Amino acid sequence: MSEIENGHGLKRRREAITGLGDALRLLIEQATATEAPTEELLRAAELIRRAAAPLGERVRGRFETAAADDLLGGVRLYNPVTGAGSAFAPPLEIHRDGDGAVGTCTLGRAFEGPPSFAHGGVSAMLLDQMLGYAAGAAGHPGMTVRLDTGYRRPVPLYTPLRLTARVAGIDGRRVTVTGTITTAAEPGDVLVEATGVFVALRAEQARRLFGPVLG
Ligand SMILES: CCCCCCCCCCCCCCCC(=O)SCCNC(=O)CCNC(=O)[C@H](O)C(C)(C)COP(=O)(O)OP(=O)(O)OC[C@H]1O[C@@H](n2cnc3c(N)ncnc32)[C@H](O)[C@@H]1OP(=O)(O)O
Repeated sequence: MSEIENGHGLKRRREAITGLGDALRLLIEQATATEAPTEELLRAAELIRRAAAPLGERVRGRFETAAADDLLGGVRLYNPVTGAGSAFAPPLEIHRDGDGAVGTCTLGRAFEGPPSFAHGGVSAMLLDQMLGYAAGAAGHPGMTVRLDTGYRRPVPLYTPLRLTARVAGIDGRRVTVTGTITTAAEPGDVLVEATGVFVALRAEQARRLFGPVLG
């Protein structure tokens, strides 16, 4: 019996994945912001390589989902935007809010584009996830076929952010969703706005794209 085939084992593994994700996010923040002496950088690289080695002894292939994930239940621990286990994710926390969705996160140094502000591609990534979530929460999950972003003001690093999304229209298999990024302190002052189009897959498309994953 695998170590997570009971509820307790699964809970413990998810907590461990979150703990590892927290440690990796700290590492990325420190490694991006550091001005430590060069000798320290060389020593840290060696330590990190040594820490990574045992993790690489058992890995999953491209079409295998993580044992602690629940794909159909929406648990994706390594999602690069929301995943608690992803070193790369801020992570963005998203909740339903009325007929839309609200998200919160704070971006560190690793997400920097213009000095002291977020990279524009990072804002687009956050909004893609927000809009996709809102489409799914409204009962119309789909894949992004179009994402238009308008950058009105730069998004500050190290500042709590608030993101919103709501479905603006449904046309057959196409769902249009709009969203914004503001700071949490000034929710009326839009920094970035986005409109996305999400398309529900036909059964044949879903089989073609995800057959190897779903089995
Ligand atoms: C309790 C809460 C629960 C919450 C629960 C949810 C939680 C969970 C959250 C997950 C949130 C993930 C958010 C990230 C989502 C990605 O990041 S998805 C990854 C990025 N997107 C992609 O890789 C998609 C790539 N595109 C494709 O593979 C193909 O375009 C698709 C999607 C299979 C569609 O195939 P297609 O042959 O292009 O389109 P087709 O089926 O012929 O036509 C579909 C319709 O879309 C239209 N369309 C196609 N492209 C476009 C376009 N660019 N612009 C406008 N219309 C278009 C077509 O005109 C057509 O319209 P109609 O003629 O039917 O009116």
